[in-house]
Amino acid sequence: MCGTDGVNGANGTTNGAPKNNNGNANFRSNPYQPVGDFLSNVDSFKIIESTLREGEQFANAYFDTETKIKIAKALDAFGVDYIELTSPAASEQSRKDCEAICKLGLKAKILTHVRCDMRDAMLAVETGVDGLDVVIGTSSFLREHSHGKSMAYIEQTAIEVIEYVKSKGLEVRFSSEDSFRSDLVDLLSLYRAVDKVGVNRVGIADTVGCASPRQVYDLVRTLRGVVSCDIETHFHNDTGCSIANAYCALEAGATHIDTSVLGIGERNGITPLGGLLARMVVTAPEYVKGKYKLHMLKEIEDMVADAVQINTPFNNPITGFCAFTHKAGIHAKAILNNPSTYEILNPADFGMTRYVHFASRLTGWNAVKTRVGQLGLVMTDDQVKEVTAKIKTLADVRPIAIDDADSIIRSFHLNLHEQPQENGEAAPVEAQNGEAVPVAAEA
Ligand SMILES: CC(=O)SCCNC(=O)CCNC(=O)[C@H](O)C(C)(C)COP(=O)(O)OP(=O)(O)OC[C@H]1O[C@@H](n2cnc3c(N)ncnc32)[C@H](O)[C@@H]1OP(=O)(O)O
Ligand SMILES: O=C(O)CCC(=O)C(=O)O
Ligand SMILES: [Zn+2]
Repeated sequence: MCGTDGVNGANGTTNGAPKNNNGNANFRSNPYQPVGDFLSNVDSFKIIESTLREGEQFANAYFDTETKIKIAKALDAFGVDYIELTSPAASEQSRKDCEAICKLGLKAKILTHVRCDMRDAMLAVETGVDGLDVVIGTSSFLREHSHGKSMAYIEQTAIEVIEYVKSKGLEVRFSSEDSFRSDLVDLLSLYRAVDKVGVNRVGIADTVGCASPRQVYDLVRTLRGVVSCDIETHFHNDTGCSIANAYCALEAGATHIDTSVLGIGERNGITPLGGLLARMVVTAPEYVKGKYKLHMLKEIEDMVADAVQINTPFNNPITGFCAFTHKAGIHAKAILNNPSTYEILNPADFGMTRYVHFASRLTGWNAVKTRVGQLGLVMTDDQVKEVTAKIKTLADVRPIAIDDADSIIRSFHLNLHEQPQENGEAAPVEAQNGEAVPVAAEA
């Protein structure tokens, strides 16, 4: 499969490059390497999974304690590095849930997301979390219409909060909300100040989903030259760029990406966990497959979809119902010969199944031949072509189901004046490369 041949896998970030204080290799080991490569963290990124914070801001979300615990355990087993929780300042139950999740003893570090405010920080450090994600809006929109604070006030409070959290031995990240509509000079001088006092990460947030991949690349790359700490990024999906933006951020030197399961969050949400990993497994297959239990993705998405009462979208990467279904005859033939012809992801990597559709007027005799074989019938190629024409004739009149196409095949076979060789059971057949190719389930 193509997915096993990384395109950008060999960048300069993992080959013994010098590391910063958080252990990330962001510094150039070979001065003659191309610039893009030495900055890139596409094969060494960390995920800050925010279903239990940003995801709780999704319009439909209500997570009771039991559900939060179930989701946290599943994400931990999946292999995410961090789980971000709603602020304990939000409500008494939010505070208790934070404490409960901290007591689970998960491998993932537990963070809570708080305003850049000493009272919120004090409440948060008492919950038992491993770290705080501190945030404050820096765009003029938010400074004017949300909290009303000046840049000078923000910097001073940020430093106080960071120093306080560090004095408690916890990890701390400082992030500017609405980074892409903030003044660049203001932003960089703020980040430089918090880097100086030892913040573990700075965060860039595309809070309104306005940024394009190129803008993301430029800002992260500029920031990479200003701070030595890790860089976290957070992308809303209002204009459909959340995965592309996350990818560009990693190429430009970001170290951490915020995700949520199915992308749930404020409005239409943020970078989805599954979608990001679909992108990254193509780029860095060894890293992604070695680190994450990709087979758990569907189970986790189903769990969250159920909790917030939505369906997984049909076009969801990896787990959408037709993500590995091939319909048109030209595609089907090539897929049967070699799945890499029309697949960049291998469904088997995610415990998913590939389907080849044959019950439509777009089918071709190669797909029908496969089905004939699955039904345990024997026909010559000319006979298969004949029965394919019959399937197309009916499919020109109305949508047909698998049963319709099967009936046409079976009755055609019976009429061949040959001894029927049906064995009754439909079974996957082998594509030329040895992979099983079941037929399509109905939509
Ligand atoms: C982009 C994001 O997603 S950021 C994360 C968003 N998360 C949340 O909002 C968590 C859930 N929120 C809540 O439960 C509540 O909004 C609370 C508890 C945080 C605050 O509730 P309230 O005190 O009733 O204020 P309200 O929600 O009406 O307004 C927000 C307040 O936070 C202040 N504020 C907003 N952002 C920040 C910030 N980053 N740092 C400090 N203060 C801030 C505002 O000035 C306002 O306070 P004010 O009314 O005293 O001026
Ligand atoms: O804390 C952050 O970096 C992001 C906060 C957030 O959810 C946003 O700005 O959209
Ligand atoms: Zn957000």
